[in-house]
Amino acid sequence: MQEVRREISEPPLVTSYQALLQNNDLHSSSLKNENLSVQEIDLPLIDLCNLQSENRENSRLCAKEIVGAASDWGFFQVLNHGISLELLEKIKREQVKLFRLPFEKKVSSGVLNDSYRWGNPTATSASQFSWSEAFHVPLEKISDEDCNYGEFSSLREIMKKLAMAMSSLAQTIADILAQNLGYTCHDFPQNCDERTCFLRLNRYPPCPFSWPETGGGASGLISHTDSDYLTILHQDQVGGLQVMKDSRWVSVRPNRNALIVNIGDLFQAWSNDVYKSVEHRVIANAKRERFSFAYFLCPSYQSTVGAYAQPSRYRSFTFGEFREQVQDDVKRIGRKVGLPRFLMDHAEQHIHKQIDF
Ligand SMILES: O=C(O)CCC(=O)C(=O)O
Ligand SMILES: [Fe+2]
Repeated sequence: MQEVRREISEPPLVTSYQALLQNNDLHSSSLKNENLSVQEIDLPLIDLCNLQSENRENSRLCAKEIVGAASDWGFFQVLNHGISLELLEKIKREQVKLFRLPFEKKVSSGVLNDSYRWGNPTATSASQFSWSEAFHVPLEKISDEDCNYGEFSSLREIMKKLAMAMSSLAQTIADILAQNLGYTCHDFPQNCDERTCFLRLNRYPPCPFSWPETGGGASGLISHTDSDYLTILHQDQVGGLQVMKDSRWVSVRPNRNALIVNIGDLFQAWSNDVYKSVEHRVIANAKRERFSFAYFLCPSYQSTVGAYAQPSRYRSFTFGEFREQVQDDVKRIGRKVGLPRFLMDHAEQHIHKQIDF
């Protein structure tokens, strides 16, 4: 009788996580009880239909809400965002099918431009491990003939539509935030196009190392800020996204009709800290798998991220330099430092230290 070989779609998260647990830190931050008292909240909810309103006052108030939420929270939700519920449901269905592919195929068949990632290859401790898998696709690859969709040809059309709608939404919001700071050109942010922006499809498998009764366990995605201008995110109804607000974690209640917008590091630097790029993370769920997808508004690696006005709090840097510094920090100290590395004061202190020495 022929042997039936069950093809497994799950990445080997269990073995990797167990190996890291043996290494060290049962008491590290991701495993402590800090989730116990996390409150569930609704992010500020902004109805974008007012932007098109013939009443100028309505659209001014809507812009004001966006500016307020980007400054206070760095995170908000938008309604009437221009992406139909039908399209959101379609992408979810395709996403589920895609992640059901055998793991070997996801890793090595070149599917979706070889964009599959899982866990965290550079993690040296359990607290640095993300219990998730993702496809991370630059926009220009979506329609590229060479991008292999395997049996998922319908996904290409859906991703194209999604990318177009997300790009236009991101541009509208970036425009409003830039104009609020007195920036009158419509060329912000510069050097962002389909070669530099990308879509990420995320899946968070159920996690046996999640203990909701004590609040401890693995992270679906470890705490981070986004290294971009801004991100537009869609999460399903499972929940698990947490955001840092006033030095506390709060849990974001899912809203089926809304998309989440968050400010990234580059917008914080450009705005001289007016808009906030805040820490966020995803808590792993013991029983239910979770799906999300996100659009990242990024410039080319060569482009300079200056501030909109002087004096700037940050020294000017290229996006490539920023990325390199992040990767270097993750390798050397196990975590992203991000913007503080580029503070003017930081650079000056560094120079003084060298002179003192
Ligand atoms: O899945 C989520 O809710 C968050 C995803 C996220 O933060 C990211 O991809 O940067
Ligand atoms: Fe993020």
